[in-house]
Amino acid sequence: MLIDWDIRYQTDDDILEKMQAAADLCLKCENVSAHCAISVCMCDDETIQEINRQYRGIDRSTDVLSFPSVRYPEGKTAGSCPALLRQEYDDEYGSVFLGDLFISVPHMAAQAREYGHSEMREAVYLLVHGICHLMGYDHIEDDDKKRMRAMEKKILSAASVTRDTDPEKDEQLLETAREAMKKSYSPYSSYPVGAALHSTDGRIFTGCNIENASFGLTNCAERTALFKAVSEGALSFDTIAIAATTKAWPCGACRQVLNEFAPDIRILVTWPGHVEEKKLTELLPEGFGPHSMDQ
Ligand SMILES: O=c1ccn([C@H]2C[C@H](O)[C@@H](CO)O2)c(=O)[nH]1
Ligand SMILES: [Zn+2]
Repeated sequence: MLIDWDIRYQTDDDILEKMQAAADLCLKCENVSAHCAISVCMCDDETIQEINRQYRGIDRSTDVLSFPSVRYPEGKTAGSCPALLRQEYDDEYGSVFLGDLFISVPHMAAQAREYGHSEMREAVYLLVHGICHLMGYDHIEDDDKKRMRAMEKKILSAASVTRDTDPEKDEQLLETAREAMKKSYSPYSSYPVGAALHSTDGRIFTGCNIENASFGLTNCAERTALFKAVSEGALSFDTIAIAATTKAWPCGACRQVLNEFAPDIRILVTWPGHVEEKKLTELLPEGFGPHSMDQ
């Protein structure tokens, strides 16, 4: 997504960077392949109030205002209108202009404080909300609202801003994985691995690699943890920590099995003196999953 920024109020570069990434994910999640552009004005409360008054007749400040420039047919959104988007393609711009957004930075910061989360998370949420409007979503009728919320959630989780990560909790999970590594049954490889899987209901499931004299029957630490979890009724996960003696990102089989239940999962790996983090979406791009056979 091409963003034409108008920064009228000082905004951190890392916030803007994360917003750009979230904007790209909006198109991806909506399945829009056309090159699209929007303009985003980061402004103060007075400016957004003036725009709200001028264009909507509402004389008060707000967090985000969206002005779509594409007219979608009733009940349709950008992803289901590829032909319409092609018609809207602007040769000069080299993209389809979806519309304008205004975000009040002080309003965003105040809301972040009120909700007790980061400005980054609030800024990304407001942008995603605004872009959803520019893609044809609305929240007036209950059904529309449900669809809009579901799309927002999908985008926010792809951008991994569903929750702020907590370094202390991560360290606890890593330590649990290191402990689990001690249970490893690996007489053939002598390569112990431990895993600790955090489910969204707050439970932690551990696993280790379990080898066999018939080598091919080995089960990795990650799948041990995951199968234990699923068999205990946990079906949704946000983080897995993996401990080994060298850097060990999950093998291909484990990536695929994790993708079934937690395509957005964060993966932390640790080996003596080190910790690294990646998303499963980085390790298994374009993965085949439970929804791949829809349509
Ligand atoms: O991510 C990995 C990579 C390997 N192993 C195990 C399988 C086998 O027991 C040993 C050597 O491959 O390590 C895991 O548990 N997880
Ligand atoms: Zn594996």
